[in-house]
Amino acid sequence: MEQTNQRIAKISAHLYPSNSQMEESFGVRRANCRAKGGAPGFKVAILGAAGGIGQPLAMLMKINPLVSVLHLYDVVNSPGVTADISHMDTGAVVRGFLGQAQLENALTGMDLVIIPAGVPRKPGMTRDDLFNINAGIVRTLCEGIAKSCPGAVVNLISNPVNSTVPIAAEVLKKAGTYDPKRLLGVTMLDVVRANTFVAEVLGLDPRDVDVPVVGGHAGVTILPLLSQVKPPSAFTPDEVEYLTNRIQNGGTEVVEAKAGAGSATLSMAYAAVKFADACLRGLRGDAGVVECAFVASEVTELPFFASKVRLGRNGAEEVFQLGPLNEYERVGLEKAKKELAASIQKGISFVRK
Ligand SMILES: NC(=O)c1ccc[n+]([C@@H]2O[C@H](COP(=O)([O-])OP(=O)(O)OC[C@H]3O[C@@H](n4cnc5c(N)ncnc54)[C@H](O)[C@@H]3O)[C@@H](O)[C@H]2O)c1
Ligand SMILES: O=C(O)C[C@H](O)C(=O)O
Repeated sequence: MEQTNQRIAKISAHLYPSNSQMEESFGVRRANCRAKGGAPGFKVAILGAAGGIGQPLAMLMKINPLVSVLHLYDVVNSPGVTADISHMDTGAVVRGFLGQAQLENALTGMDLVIIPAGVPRKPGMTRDDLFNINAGIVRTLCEGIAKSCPGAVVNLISNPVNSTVPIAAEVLKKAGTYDPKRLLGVTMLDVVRANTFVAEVLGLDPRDVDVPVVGGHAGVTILPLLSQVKPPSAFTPDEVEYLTNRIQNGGTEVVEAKAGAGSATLSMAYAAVKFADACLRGLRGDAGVVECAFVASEVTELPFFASKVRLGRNGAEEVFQLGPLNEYERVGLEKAKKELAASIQKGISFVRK
């Protein structure tokens, strides 16, 4: 039996050699290869890269021509995801990092850090029910960012975004590295959904529709401004009610359909890449890059609020006012602000206590 096992191990080592075995048997060391990955572009890290969002996000970022180096960090399974994605014949050089001990190396030198680390919802839960676990994860990761890449732009996806962004801000403030322009909560999925649902009602191609979604990223804090849809469009009161409701509950629609197997991952990865690409174009110096994000804001009396921002070399360089709202939206705004104020305060208190 022992002999048989040894034979199987020998055969399988031959058929499926590890990188080091492969290097040994062919006399080629990857570290000495000519390709060093020095192509121009940005260095991007994904924290939580082995998760439901992390994996498709990593794949899509590997395709992005603005990315020269892609660091994939997780507390589990990142070596496998890295090996897999690193075989794609696109420009970005991929490196994997596993566990807290490798966080510093994962982050050093990064221009953009995207964070989808944390637990997702199950049916019956609110995003706030994730606070107890995800708050601590976000705090640890942001401490790492403050130490290893304090100048990076951060795209924060982990829920509840309405609280995790204030947590991140407090951690970075404590470390003395907070730049409000560089910390962006990702609300792009709300815009992606709004564009899709509005296009369906209007009979348009979603690519031709632009719906500003402001406020935050949970229930009534998600406030689509249907009066500002492009192209300019009129909606019946029933359509406004249906669309607002569907956009606000898009996340729950997916959580219920997945029936315990998590929340939106594929549409989220798409939205995250759309947003990250906008951030990278901004960092490159492209003019007129505007997207919605949850950022430090003076648009309302709240310290954080989602609205359109102009992305530039320093992150969110300009935060736009909401523009004229109709009566329905004004009522929605008051409801949104009430819930948002409590979620923001909860995040701040978590770090200050
Ligand atoms: N902002 C949005 O619009 C939006 C949309 C969808 C999901 N989300 C949120 O994104 C988060 C992730 O969702 P998912 O479906 O990918 O979950 P998932 O459980 O599939 O993946 C999460 C990953 O994070 C990793 N992780 C856990 N602790 C970590 C740590 N300390 N450091 C690094 N990685 C760690 C896990 O190992 C896992 O691989 C959830 O909080 C979810 O609610 C936000
Ligand atoms: O709904 C969730 O829990 C995940 C995410 O915030 C979403 O909007 O899909």
